[in-house]
Amino acid sequence: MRTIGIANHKGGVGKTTTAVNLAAGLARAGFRTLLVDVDAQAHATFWFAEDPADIDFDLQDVISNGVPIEKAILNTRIQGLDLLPATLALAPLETELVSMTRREDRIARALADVETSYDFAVLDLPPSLSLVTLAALAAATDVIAPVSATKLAVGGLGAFLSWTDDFRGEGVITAPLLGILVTMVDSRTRVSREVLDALRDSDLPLFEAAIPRRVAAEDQVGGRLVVGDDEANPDLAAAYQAFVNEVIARMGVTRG
Ligand SMILES: Nc1ncnc2c1ncn2[C@@H]1O[C@H](COP(=O)(O)OP(=O)(O)OP(=O)(O)O)[C@@H](O)[C@H]1O
Repeated sequence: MRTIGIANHKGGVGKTTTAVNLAAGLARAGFRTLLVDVDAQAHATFWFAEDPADIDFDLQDVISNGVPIEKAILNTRIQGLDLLPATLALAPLETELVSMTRREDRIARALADVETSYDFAVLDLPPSLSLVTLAALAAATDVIAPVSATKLAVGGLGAFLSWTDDFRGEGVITAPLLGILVTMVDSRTRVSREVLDALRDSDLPLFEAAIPRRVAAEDQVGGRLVVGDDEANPDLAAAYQAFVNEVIARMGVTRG
């Protein structure tokens, strides 16, 4: 199983939208995929759960309460895509991790129990440089950082990359940065064009695909998926599909 962490400590840059679309795109390409909601805001979970109040177990139950991971995993409406959900009760996980031994390994150890059941796990991370984020990145084999096409978001990207590099130096994170995905690009605005040009001129491993800003995507939590089933937003769907194809190519995996 390859485990992709979708991470950036900046909030609202499109982590969840990217995680959900990547996971759905990988499943639609024939890969058995597990979407893991590591964010206590539970937005990725809301995308799929009919009624999140009905969720019995979440990631915290698996890590802190000894619930077997298989009991917490839910099927989704997309064939080949399962979900390890978050609920709002996930929030205390951060403080619980503090007192746990081998805390950085906790998410990796939980996922190890299902590593033969899936080709990919896609982890939607919280917008923080926290122990939960670190444990999720320690579980990852690859990291993708979405960044929205704004000067503030790009300015914060360096801090996130150097934070992960520090933990790579200590051997806690082993996953390389697979790529950076620029999201919410509005090519009519100068700032979007300048940000995109500057990133493309840099040494950063940018994905060629860039995700356009679309009003229809602005309230997608719990809404329709973009990859494969959003006829109202064909360019958004095409951009996410191009991104999924690039991820598959960069990882050198064959379609399931
Ligand atoms: N391409 C897009 N165009 C316009 N709005 C978008 C686009 N992608 C995501 N959004 C919206 O922007 C908001 C933030 O997106 P998302 O939740 O994916 O970001 P996030 O980085 O996961 O946020 P958080 O840091 O809160 O976890 C959401 O309301 C989402 O619907």
